[in-house]
Amino acid sequence: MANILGIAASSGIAIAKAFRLEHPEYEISKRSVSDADAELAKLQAALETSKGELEAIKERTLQEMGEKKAEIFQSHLLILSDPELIDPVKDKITSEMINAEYALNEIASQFVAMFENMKSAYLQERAADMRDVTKRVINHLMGVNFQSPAEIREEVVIIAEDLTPSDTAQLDRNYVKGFTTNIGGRTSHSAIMARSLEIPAVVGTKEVMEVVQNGDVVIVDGLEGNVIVNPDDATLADYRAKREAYEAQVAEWRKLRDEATVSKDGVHVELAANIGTPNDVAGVIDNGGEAVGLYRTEFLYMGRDELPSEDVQFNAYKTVLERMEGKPVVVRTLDIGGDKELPYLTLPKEMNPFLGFRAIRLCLDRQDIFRTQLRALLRASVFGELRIMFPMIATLGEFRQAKAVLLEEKDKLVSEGVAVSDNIQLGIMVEIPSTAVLADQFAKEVDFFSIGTNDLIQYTMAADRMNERVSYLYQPYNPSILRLVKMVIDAAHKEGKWAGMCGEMAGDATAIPLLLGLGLDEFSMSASSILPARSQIAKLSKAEMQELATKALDMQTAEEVVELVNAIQA
Ligand SMILES: C=C(OP(=O)(O)O)C(=O)O
Ligand SMILES: [Mg+2]
Repeated sequence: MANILGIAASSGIAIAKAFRLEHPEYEISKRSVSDADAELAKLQAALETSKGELEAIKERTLQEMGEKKAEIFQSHLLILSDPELIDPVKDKITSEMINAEYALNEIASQFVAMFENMKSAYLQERAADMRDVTKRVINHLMGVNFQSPAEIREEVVIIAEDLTPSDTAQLDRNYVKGFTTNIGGRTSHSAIMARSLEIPAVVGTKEVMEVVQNGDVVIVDGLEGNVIVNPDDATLADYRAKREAYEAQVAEWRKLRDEATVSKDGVHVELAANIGTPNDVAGVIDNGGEAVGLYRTEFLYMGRDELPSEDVQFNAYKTVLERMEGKPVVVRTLDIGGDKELPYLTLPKEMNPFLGFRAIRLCLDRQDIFRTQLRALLRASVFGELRIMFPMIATLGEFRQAKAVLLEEKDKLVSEGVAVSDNIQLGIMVEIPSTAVLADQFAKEVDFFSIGTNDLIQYTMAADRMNERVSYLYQPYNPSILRLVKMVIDAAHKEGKWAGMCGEMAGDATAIPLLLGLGLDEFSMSASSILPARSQIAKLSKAEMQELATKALDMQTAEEVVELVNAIQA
């Protein structure tokens, strides 16, 4: 039995067999063969097996994720049947009397290089498809076992170095009971996705990939941040009991589903949810969310091989607004960059991607992309209570420019006779310190603020939110952060505007008493955190929390603040 410590990233307890998700690296060497026909037969068999697998993945993707995502696998199937690829491979095997995997790799590499040198992003993306699909065939030729997360068909806990947001998007919670990774932090996007899928997760363990083998029994304790490998019977029994107790607690919270969120002294605050796709709305309603406080639209741009069209976007936004039945929906415009890359948007590599060309900076430069999104949003606005929010605003100039583009698109639509709502609130994320500091000036021009603490903390403390080696500096309770939060809330209230928070801090049980005391109006969090937060707030008096917050602002360290909060919650 081994016990590995990590960062608790998504609540709950999972117990299942380990499944190592790895992308095998190997050398493909050239070998002479004496029987070319046998080599051709091997190639044919590997092609057929790969096609069978891709057909199955395509079918399942179609059922569960829709036509657009399934098209990716259709294009993979076309590559495998393309004589322009397969015929030269066969020729090479017979004319040079060499092994199939080497021949395939050589020819495919030529295509990859050719596609990569093309100007069009679409053709460059074909290079990635070609690489993916030939890797599958080569794996079969070399007898290497490899599965993509979408193919898992038994109950497992995934063990990985890291999971990209698109890996996470393929996880099926019927089979994937939990996951644990070597790297990442609580606010890395794989952790955020795990919470929206309600899959227990422990990240940043530094060593699960070194310790855990396929088939080991693994407990992922997403409550405490522990991973236990091959537990003895007593530990297994303990954790089964702990899982049951947690499930009973969840059942207790569920009774608050249709209640309003009111503090002990009668003050109402709004508990909203963060979502990544229209499918997440079911979880918001199921967990009694009063609004969507952050719709991260970048997931709409991922997992496909070109930009989503205006109509694809319109349908997604309309679906979310309709499913929320008139409750507010804050949609954030594209926040790509940092750890969220789009393979078809080929941008130069940067030394410091979190400080680079991303989010609103990219949108103001690539206005074609931005305007398409804004038009889709404006068209959808009549189907519910839409609020639009710009990410990563650093200056008033950026906000004004983005707002002007929005108003231009609105005017165009209106003159085309398209119905657009007249009361769309327009707000910004406050996630860059310069904006928090000038919040009094922004408050005169925006309708609302939503504080993005995931980034605000990393930029204030200069500590990368993805890097577990500096995670000790990632301090939501540091008085410096609390003071910035206070500045933003006070500035909003002075102008009669509302202030929310959509960073992970909003759903954190230690932060909630402080945020209530600081006067936060809206708390937006993973749907699974809403009911525990509602239960907690019902036990707190806002007046008392104001006193607590005032004391916390004068503390010197994050540890002192935590002690202060723990004392009242004990
Ligand atoms: C909510 C935020 O945005 P994201 O996590 O998507 O960067 C944030 O920065 O707090
Ligand atoms: Mg952010």
